[in-house]
Amino acid sequence: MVGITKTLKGQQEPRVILDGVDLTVDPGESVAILGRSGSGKSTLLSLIGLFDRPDDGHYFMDGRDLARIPERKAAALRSAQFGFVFQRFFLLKHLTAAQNVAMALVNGQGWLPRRHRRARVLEALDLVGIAHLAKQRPAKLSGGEQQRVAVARALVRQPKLLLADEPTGALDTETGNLVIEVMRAATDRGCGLILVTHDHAHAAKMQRVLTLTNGVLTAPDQSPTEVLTAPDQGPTEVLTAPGWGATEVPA
Ligand SMILES: Nc1ncnc2c1ncn2[C@@H]1O[C@H](COP(=O)(O)OP(=O)(O)OP(=O)(O)O)[C@@H](O)[C@H]1O
Repeated sequence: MVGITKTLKGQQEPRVILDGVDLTVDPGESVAILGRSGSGKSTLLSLIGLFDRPDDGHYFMDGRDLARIPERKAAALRSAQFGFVFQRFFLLKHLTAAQNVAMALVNGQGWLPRRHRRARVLEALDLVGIAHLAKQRPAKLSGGEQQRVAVARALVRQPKLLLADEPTGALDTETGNLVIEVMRAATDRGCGLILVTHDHAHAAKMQRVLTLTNGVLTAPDQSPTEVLTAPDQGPTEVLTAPGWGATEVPA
């Protein structure tokens, strides 16, 4: 995405939250986003996950600019291309771990065939190391295990990009480390990862660490004005999004 801006209009004066964000995430790349509380990290993640649209700028994926797509198309892309993990686990308490993960496999046409569904669910649970807990309900699971179910649910559709907003906020350090590790491991299979966190140790486990300050993303050794030319990249190369090559971006 390039030149993304967003002004939030609440009850008070409109506030510019994002003021020209440029971000590229390659397939399999992990990126941490740090920033003080209220700096706009969740707002940015909601734009990346197509929960909201920017006021200005471009957001390219698979040859399309998604910056202004209508909600119907956004909803379809959201479930097909993105996996979401939040601070709260949002598990359905009357369903088992496997059933919670399977919920993500409901699509516009209904359920996947049962055989395929089972295989995909078990694979996702196995990926996060809790296949043996498939039949447990959330009340029987620890916080870390519940969050791993949530990560499995996010991964089961094999998303292009995993978006995690403070996924360890409700966990102790050791459990949080485990959750970060299972998400990072997912990038080995080509899934991009954007981790919003306040935890610098978790951020350091990502390939790239960026900070959202005054509405723009900067790398640690960059001043905000330098962000258009990220290290090793020419200005045009920051126009890519997951699955994109810079050459695919319209001039
Ligand atoms: N719907 C909204 N309407 C108006 N203002 C909003 C809205 N959503 C968020 N804000 C404000 O926008 C700013 C950015 O919020 P955001 O949640 O993106 O920050 P954040 O960096 O994720 O914060 P935190 O680290 O505390 O989660 C905050 O000042 C917040 O109060």
